[in-house]
Amino acid sequence: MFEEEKRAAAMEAIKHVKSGMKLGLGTGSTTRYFLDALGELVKSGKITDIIGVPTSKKTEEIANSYGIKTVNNINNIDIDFDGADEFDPDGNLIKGGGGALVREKIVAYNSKNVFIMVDSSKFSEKLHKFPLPVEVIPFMEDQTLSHIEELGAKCTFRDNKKFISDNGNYIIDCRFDYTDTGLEQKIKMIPGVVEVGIFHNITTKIFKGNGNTCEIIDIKKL
Ligand SMILES: O=C[C@H](O)[C@H](O)[C@H](O)COP(=O)(O)O
Repeated sequence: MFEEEKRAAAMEAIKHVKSGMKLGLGTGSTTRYFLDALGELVKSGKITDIIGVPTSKKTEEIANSYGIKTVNNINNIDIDFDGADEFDPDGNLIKGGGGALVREKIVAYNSKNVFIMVDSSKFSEKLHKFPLPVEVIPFMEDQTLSHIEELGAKCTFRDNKKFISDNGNYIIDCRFDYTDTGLEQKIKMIPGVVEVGIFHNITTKIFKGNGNTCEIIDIKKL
């Protein structure tokens, strides 16, 4: 059922892509539906002159396999298309379940619009269900983890440190029983932390699958 919803969300979101646009290309299984559909549009010549900024090596590979041009340093991205692990009624997100949070956050921050595609299971009144991913430098990493735990979390290295991000770093999954507005800043203040998977106040629209249809939730005025 959730696969159908992911696909429905991606199929609705892709209607906003026009020839000549610069696109942020997210990471994950929902974005995969978007990338496959975009690839078909590009291959058939219905959409031309697209430039994509991929948020992971995996996404770059997929995009390039369809002949979509990708770059990693560009101004004025028109729309960033990405998924999320959890979203709240204000469009705040938890991301990084696939370990791509650093590049995803940079791309979202540098995009005029951020369109988030999700299935209905990702909704939460208050962000707390999905363990918060935090990317840390592989140096004094056990100490970095302890400092995050001092903020009230139970933390584990993803796959016992076997998971290495595209940036060569570890991901720590943090179970907090609270989220407050300052949590992102408090974690980011810890030396060794590269990025936190809380995406606050960055979403333009949410495309939420509902069975085989899609609900569009406007978060910010365009
Ligand atoms: O690091 C990965 C990303 O934040 C994904 O966008 C997120 O994990 C959602 O992925 P999926 O669409 O597979 O649920």
